[in-house]
Amino acid sequence: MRLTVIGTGYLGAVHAACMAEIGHDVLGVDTDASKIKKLAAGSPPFFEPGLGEILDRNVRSGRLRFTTSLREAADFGDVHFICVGTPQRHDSPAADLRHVDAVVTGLTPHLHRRCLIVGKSTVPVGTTVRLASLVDGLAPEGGGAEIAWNPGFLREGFAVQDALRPDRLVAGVLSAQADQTLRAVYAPMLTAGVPYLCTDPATAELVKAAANSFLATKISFINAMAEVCDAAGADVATLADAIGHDTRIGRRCLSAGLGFGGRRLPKDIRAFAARARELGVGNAVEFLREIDSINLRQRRRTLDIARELVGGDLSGRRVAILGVTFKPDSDDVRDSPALAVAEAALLEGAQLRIHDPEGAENARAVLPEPEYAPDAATAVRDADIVLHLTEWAPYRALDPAALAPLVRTPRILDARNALNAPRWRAAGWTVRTLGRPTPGGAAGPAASLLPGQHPAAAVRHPAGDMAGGDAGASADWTAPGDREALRGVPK
Ligand SMILES: NC(=O)C1=CN([C@@H]2O[C@H](COP(=O)(O)OP(=O)(O)OC[C@H]3O[C@@H](n4cnc5c(N)ncnc54)[C@H](O)[C@@H]3O)[C@@H](O)[C@H]2O)C=CC1
Ligand SMILES: O=C(O)[C@H]1O[C@H](OP(=O)(O)OP(=O)(O)OC[C@H]2O[C@@H](n3ccc(=O)[nH]c3=O)[C@H](O)[C@@H]2O)[C@H](O)[C@@H](O)[C@@H]1O
Repeated sequence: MRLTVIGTGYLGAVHAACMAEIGHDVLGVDTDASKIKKLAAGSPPFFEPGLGEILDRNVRSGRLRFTTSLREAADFGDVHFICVGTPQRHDSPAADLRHVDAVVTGLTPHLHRRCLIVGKSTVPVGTTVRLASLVDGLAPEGGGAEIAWNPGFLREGFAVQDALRPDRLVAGVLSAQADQTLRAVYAPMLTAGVPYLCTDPATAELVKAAANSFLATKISFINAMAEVCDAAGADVATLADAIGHDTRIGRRCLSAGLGFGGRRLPKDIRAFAARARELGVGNAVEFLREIDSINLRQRRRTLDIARELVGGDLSGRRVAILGVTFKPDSDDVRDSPALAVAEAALLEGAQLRIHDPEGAENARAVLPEPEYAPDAATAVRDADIVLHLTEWAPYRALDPAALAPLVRTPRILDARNALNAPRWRAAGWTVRTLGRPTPGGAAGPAASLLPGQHPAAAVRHPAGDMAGGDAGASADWTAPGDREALRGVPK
């Protein structure tokens, strides 16, 4: 089949390459000419394991091409996938749909034969039906398109495997013909047994919002348990293992720590809540505010513990940071909790040296002030404290005995609860975590508190916006820009 993929960012580049991989002729389209140039040369514009090979293979076979022209896309494709970004609006927590709308208004007048437009971006419920009437108004005589929604469920770091072997495919269609077309697009996956759920567009749009809300809820739930564990001297990792053995609960997305970031879960739960309010059912998902609030609180807890570990003041302290991406196996630093903590420490006067296996370049573009080290050993040299903020596998392989002589004081805060703490302690390090007891009682009850601080104070934000303040019931969910989002950790 002849497919176009419009918007070749993380989702679109992977989708385009994987559609070519399963045998379609694919044309990728983006307004960013430099991205298109890289992709056309078979090279991914971002780090994603496995993407380089399938991109290169399919570009060389001629099945995958790229352009910046929507007119060319209209001439080429029978099915057009929309994969452009739907970020949080700057003036509200709702989704900004201007890129989706720009694609539809730019493409439709060129559609001289009837085709199918399939949205994959994450959008508020009701978008498909709204766009269908936009298309009807812009379609040329005898041409135009039907619209369907088929949300993407990729995870960064596993995007290729998620695209080629998804847990499920969800098709929100307005006609049986659109259903048939989508079944043909995904035929090899259906043959391989991937569940395919055909439904109406509203349900398909809501599936995506519900899935990300559930994942965010699970992560914030375990982080709330971590706070309780800290206060009670209990161990959140064992707690997660124990409840995770219950197959109704499951262990995945129960890793307590610095919380969720990236450009999806945070903006998706805010956009979902905003849409629910528009629909008059805001109360039904009011709990998502608390999910967001718990999540942002982990950034502050991390900074509080770091400050406490160096004696109450980060100013002038040498802080080594291991990991700044929002998760391992990604170079994405957009709304990264790790980068938020880094910037907050910088604002408190800490001297930062940062290492990340893949994200340093992107981090430097947002936060140029710190030093960026070529390896972990250089990053920790002379450090007063090491903050382990993103759980890359190479950090778990570090030899704590070899690192101990390099630092000024062997102290590490493992904000992802991913290191082998007993091994680090045996090598002379003071190790702190989020939600796990410290032998000898240094942590124990209320471990994350500053000296003399009442427990309630540690879980309360000062008044402020979404990025840095109280996201409780009365606060408005504002939309932080990149730089503002980094200031998500109030002192
Ligand atoms: N990144 C991921 O793994 C997943 C993302 N999603 C959703 O997919 C959507 C896209 O996300 P990402 O790929 O992460 O965003 P992104 O920001 O990496 O990529 C979006 C791309 O769209 C391009 N674009 C913007 N306006 C355009 C236009 N008018 N015409 C052509 N191209 C245009 C941009 O230049 C950019 O390359 C979002 O709604 C996101 O929530 C859904 C599942 C997984
Ligand atoms: O809508 C999207 O675009 C995607 O959003 C997430 O994918 P992604 O953001 O790539 O990453 P996740 O693996 O879900 O991690 C999100 C954040 O949660 C954090 N996390 C994850 C799991 C966990 O146990 N604890 C935890 O803090 C990660 O560090 C990361 O910051 C979803 O997992 C995908 O299914 C979805 O398609």
